Amino acid sequence: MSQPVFLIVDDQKSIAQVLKQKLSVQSTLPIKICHSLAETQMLLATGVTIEVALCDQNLADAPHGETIKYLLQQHIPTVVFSASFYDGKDGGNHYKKIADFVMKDSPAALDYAVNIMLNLSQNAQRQVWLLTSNQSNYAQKLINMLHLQRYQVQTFEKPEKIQQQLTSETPNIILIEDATNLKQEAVYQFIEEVRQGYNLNQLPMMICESSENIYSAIKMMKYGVNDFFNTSFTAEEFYVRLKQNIELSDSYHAIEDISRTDALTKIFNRRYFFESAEKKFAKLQQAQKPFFVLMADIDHFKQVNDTYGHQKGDEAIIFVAKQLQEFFSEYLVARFGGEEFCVFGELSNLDQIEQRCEAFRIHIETESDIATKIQFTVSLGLCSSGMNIDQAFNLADEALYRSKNNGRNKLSHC
Ligand SMILES: Nc1nc2c(ncn2[C@@H]2O[C@H](COP(=O)(O)OP(=O)(O)OP(=O)(O)O)[C@@H](O)[C@H]2O)c(=O)[nH]1
Repeated sequence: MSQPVFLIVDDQKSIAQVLKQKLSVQSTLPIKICHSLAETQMLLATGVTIEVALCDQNLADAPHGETIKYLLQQHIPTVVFSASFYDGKDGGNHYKKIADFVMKDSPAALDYAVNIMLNLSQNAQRQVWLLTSNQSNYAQKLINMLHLQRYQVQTFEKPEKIQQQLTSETPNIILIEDATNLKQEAVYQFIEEVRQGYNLNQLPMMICESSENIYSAIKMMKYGVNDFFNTSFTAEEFYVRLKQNIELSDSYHAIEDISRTDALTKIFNRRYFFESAEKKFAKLQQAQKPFFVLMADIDHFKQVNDTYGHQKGDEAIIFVAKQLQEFFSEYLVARFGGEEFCVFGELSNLDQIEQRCEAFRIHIETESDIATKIQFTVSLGLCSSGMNIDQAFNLADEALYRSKNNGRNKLSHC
């Protein structure tokens, strides 16, 4: 299938060009421009898939929003870009199907329009979980509105069902539609339980309350709901709040990713390793399951840097990180800094892990030359005992230094 494209329909050529330029800075998808209804029809006749269209309301050959109507008939997510409020006076109910509306009233509107297009494009990958105990008309209206903005929607009748699904996946936001029809205590308990696993930024929640029940909404917010919306909200008001809550959470996740990732190799860093390994270690101990810690260190790395330069040294580090991730893909792999790495995980079979460590050591010895044009080796230290993660890590480190002292390019056990 060919790549979808963004479509900009505007008879003001300069505006269309500025929009295209701004959009191209932030997206790799192709962008098509049309200046009339006829051009739009010709483009669509080629069979191209439109990701999102931004369409001026009035064009020379379509003075009453006919282009918008045409795009909507083709089921294309369409944002209306107009100097006057789009009221759908051209007859028909199709205006209810527009994904969003942007007022063409200032230079800032161009940035906002681009932001809306990108957001609609991303929404196709965003999950909204809706807790609704009855299939009310409002719940259905909400689902339709979410679909118009391309969100993936899953509905749940009971809080327990959401809890259950949270063990395997996390949505971008949870909407609680009719708390009044659910037992209040159950809703409070649900919010509290969600907040034990996720903070306000990690998983936002919004609650729907009628204007008369505003105090209930505020109480829910005290319990850990981020925001509320009510049945009297316009679609635009609801979309803006939803978008802001999701974007805030996205930014938080992006910062969280940066803070746990090693900049050179893009694998986890030391800080995240200990944070995560401690939790995993506690779970394994509780279940009385064995574990292992593997330390890996490139041999004579100073010499590698001195002989081939720092950049080649970096390539060697990246190569080892990638290979470790491949050989130990089901475990926690991190760079500790410099040329030192660590792996942690559940030990299902000691022989198998030893064999894998050996295979990894031999792979670096034989493949490093081919991949990086310099030949180097690694020393390894393996440990499967210790009262806590720090002790296990120290024991693995001691084993690693035995490998170093015994001639390097070896695996030692604690
Ligand atoms: N290229 C590169 N070098 C780094 C980086 N971080 C640390 N180093 C270098 O890694 C080298 C580590 O050297 P040493 O700790 O003496 O160890 P070694 O030369 O590998 O010797 P053994 O571990 O005993 O085999 C130092 O020269 C550091 O400057 C990095 O991110 N990139």
